[in-house]
Amino acid sequence: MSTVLDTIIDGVRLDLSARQAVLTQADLERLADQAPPALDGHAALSMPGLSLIAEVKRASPSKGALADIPDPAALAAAYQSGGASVISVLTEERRFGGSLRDLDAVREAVTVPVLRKDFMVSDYQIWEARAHGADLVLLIVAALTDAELVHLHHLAGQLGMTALVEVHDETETQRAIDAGAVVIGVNARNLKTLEIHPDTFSRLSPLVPPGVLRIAESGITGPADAARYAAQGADAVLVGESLVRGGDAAAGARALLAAAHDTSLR
Ligand SMILES: O=C(O)c1ccccc1NCC(=O)[C@H](O)[C@H](O)COP(=O)(O)O
Repeated sequence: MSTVLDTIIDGVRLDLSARQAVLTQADLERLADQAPPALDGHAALSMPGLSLIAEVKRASPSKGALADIPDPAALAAAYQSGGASVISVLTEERRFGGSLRDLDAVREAVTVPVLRKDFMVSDYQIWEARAHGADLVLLIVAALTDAELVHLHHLAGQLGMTALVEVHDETETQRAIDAGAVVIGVNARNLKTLEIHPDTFSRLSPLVPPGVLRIAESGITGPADAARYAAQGADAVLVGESLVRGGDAAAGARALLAAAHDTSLR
């Protein structure tokens, strides 16, 4: 039986073929060569205390439409002014309503590193991310074979980008480590049921070797969740829905980061 992830990736592959018919990988390689060098995403997430990856997210398979976001650049700038260390931009079109245009707009608007958040299954997408100015890319272990994971991780590194390697369980965590991941995102959203399991981070985090950054992803509804993940040793939290629905994005980002220092919230 096909999973939500399979369905998303089927759509991603169709969209990818359409783009490949317009622009070849050689074209992208030339554009990537002309792009300013990637910013250091790993360093941005290595600062003392909890860091924030704030996401530009219009819609999702689990919740449908979340927010209009007519001006992704303004949203990203607000995130940065609220203290976000990295801006995540969902570029998947069919289920998340994102695009490479959003990535371009955000890249222009902020000085912090930008993560291209998509379902990466090919070299083409990694080159495309760099050509559009991304500094980090997401690699979802569940979507890749071991060989693909190692290869795409290596390619991202060759292009100066940091890979955020996303895991959901113990086996995927070991696969991420074996592939050489230096930034591991523990996603609390079960990709089969789309339910959030907030204990996933505390279960998998001890398996991540010292020196590898640990990011808590998904289902962070507000400051108390950020404080809990900070107490559990997360280096950063990745937050979409609660920020895009919250109204004042800068204040929302600031509140999440302030919570990490407030021990009464844990
Ligand atoms: O968000 C979803 O419903 C989803 C479904 C299937 C695959 C991926 C999905 N989300 C991507 C993400 O990883 C989240 O956008 C990110 O972690 C932020 O999550 P949230 O703060 O819960 O919006």
